[in-house]
Amino acid sequence: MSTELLTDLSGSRPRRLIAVAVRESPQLRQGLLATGLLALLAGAGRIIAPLTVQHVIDAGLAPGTVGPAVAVGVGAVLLAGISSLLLNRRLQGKVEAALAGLRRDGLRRVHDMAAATADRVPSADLVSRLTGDLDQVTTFLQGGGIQFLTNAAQLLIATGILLVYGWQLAVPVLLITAVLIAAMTRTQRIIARRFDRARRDLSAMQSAVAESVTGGPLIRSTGTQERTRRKLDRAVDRARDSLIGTLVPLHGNASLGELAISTMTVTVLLGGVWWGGFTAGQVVAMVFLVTFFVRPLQFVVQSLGEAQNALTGWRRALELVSTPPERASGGVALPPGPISVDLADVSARYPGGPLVLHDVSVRITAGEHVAVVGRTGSGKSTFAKLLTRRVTAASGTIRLSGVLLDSVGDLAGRVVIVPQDPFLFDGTIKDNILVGTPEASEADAQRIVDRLGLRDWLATLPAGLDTPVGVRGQRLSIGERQLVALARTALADPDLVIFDESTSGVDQQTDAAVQRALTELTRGRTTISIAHRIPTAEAADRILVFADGRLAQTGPHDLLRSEPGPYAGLVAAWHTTTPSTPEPVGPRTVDA
Ligand SMILES: Nc1ncnc2c1ncn2[C@@H]1O[C@H](COP(=O)(O)OP(=O)(O)OP(=O)(O)O)[C@@H](O)[C@H]1O
Repeated sequence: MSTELLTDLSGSRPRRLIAVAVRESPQLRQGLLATGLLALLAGAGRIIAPLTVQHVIDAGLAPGTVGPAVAVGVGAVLLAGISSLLLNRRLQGKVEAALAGLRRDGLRRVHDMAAATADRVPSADLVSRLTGDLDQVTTFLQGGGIQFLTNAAQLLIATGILLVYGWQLAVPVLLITAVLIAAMTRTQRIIARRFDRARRDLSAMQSAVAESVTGGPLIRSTGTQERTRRKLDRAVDRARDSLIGTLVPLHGNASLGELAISTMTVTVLLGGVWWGGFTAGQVVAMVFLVTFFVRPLQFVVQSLGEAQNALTGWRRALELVSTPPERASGGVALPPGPISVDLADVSARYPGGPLVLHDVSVRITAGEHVAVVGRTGSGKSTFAKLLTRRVTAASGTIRLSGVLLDSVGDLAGRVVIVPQDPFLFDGTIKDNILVGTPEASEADAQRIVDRLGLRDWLATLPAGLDTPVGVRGQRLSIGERQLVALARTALADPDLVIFDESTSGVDQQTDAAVQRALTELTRGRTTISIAHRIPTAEAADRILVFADGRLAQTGPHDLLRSEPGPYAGLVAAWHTTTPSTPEPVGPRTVDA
């Protein structure tokens, strides 16, 4: 699925992951020395206490030793507390800053993503990489994970002191630790794989939920609630099973840890007595030290699950952020003015599928208005997607204004597609017209509306340009959303417009407004209309007729309608389905 399209770090060694994390979030590297020092102080401060206890016991609790020992102990505990506080604040700040940076960069990467990739990665997967997955890191940190470093430092210091104090007791403790770490590393790999699958299944479940919520009206109208529910149930069950699947190795690891820790404590106690040569103070100090050694180990064991979950979340965000952008910055700039389009023997396919376009050769001159027609599935949209790089040619060459499409830099602002059902942001009509041209003013929006002949349509709305469009433009009809998109496009003033005519029912008045606006929009720029109605095709300078993925005919309407070929058939079908009105009505389309 998406992992083939985004950078895949799932099998990476921790060192590579750390390198990628530090590269994408350079703030993690800043002040490492100070962080390490604070961690050592926090770890050392706690360990001084048992040494003072040993000193006092071995001095026979002499009055002169208790006071200073207590003072040293209290000072050490205070030092540990303050260092730990500073360290936690520092780490939390840095990690949260890194996460915020990842969210920002990730969103930018989504916007820069190759159009073909963006079409294939489920949007819910991208959303979860930037929200839920990264939230796992915060949840882990807030749940105590931030103390990981303090614990690691404490483990290190405790090991050193144990060795100096009594190597005879330290050696079995370290041996048990080595066995524990070896066993844990093995189960850890299993845990990592299972968490990875769990997060993927969770993201697939989110996609399924999002699809059934947005497709709610269709599901209700077709009465397919039961089937949709079954599909959703399967996604929910899979996510649940994956999550449960992580619990078995996690519990196994936790039990292993507990067993090892108890064995260590008993070994030190019995070993201290059996070995001899240790003072009472030393045995007490050793038991304390083992506790200080064991506690961080316990912490690591207990937080392994959350740590792995957080790491997987972090890794998934890093995969998105480290996916290379569409093309290296730069690239050839298209010459100014209307764009000519040249296709020479172009064939195309979707990933893993058969060829859907075969040897298409056509030249569209700068400023020409061309309509693309054909039955459903004949390849019209694929032809348009080739020009916007949402599909790459399997063979042949495509040139825009003489420049190979592959070497053209940014197409933004020069090549614009007006889709069948344009996306509108939740705001007013004016906001949506201005969205692609931040420097434009309300007067500019008004001027464009007038130029496209939309004044009468705006007058029918409650607040004209200030009419709210609702979430995704739901308060407007599809035809009206296309009118807003046409105005937005006209204001952005691109040099090649690809207009995908709506196949949905558009009332006569709105349809007439769309046709008028389109005619205005074509002036001075190259336009390619994917036409689903004969009158739209008729209005173009030239028509490209696609049949079974091949360019079957080209020419103006009057010529094509009278020559044998698929176009005459499309015209006849159109007149049969629209007997009384020359203007299109309802949902009938030439390719339906
Ligand atoms: N994303 C995709 N993945 C795989 N195959 C696809 C994809 N999109 C389209 N196709 C296939 O490519 C062929 C051409 O489809 P295309 O969408 O270009 O036709 P069209 O003429 O635009 O049809 P319509 O008028 O219904 O939109 C069809 O066989 C279609 O099934």
